[in-house]
Amino acid sequence: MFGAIVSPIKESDDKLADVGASAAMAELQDIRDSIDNIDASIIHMLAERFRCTQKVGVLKARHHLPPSDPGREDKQVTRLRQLASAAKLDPEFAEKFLAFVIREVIRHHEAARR
Ligand SMILES: C=C(O[C@@H]1C=C(C(=O)O)C=C[C@H]1O)C(=O)O
Repeated sequence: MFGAIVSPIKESDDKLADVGASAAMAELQDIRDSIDNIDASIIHMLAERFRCTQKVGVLKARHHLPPSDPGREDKQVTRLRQLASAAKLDPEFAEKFLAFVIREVIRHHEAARR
């Protein structure tokens, strides 16, 4: 008895939900496209950074300089923590990320020395 009354309303509700869901999927795809672009930039920036640190490694090996420079690292940590805070990025995360990258650089420098 009520079916004829209820069902058209439910049908239009379902259509609205479909439109909402497909708009959400389009927005999700759009955001993911940006994430993919940002990830590609990070990879290119890191590759460029490692190209620079490789040159530093060669210079250090040639001139018998130590692979790591804690004084320089302290300055980088201070600077990156400030930049992170200003950019509303967790400074702890920024410091951990820098430490992770530098650890790999020092490993390369040690290998270049041998
Ligand atoms: C690249 C250098 O060597 C090491 C690696 C660093 C880095 O990846 O930024 C910083 C200091 C050093 O411990 C350097 O001395 O500049």
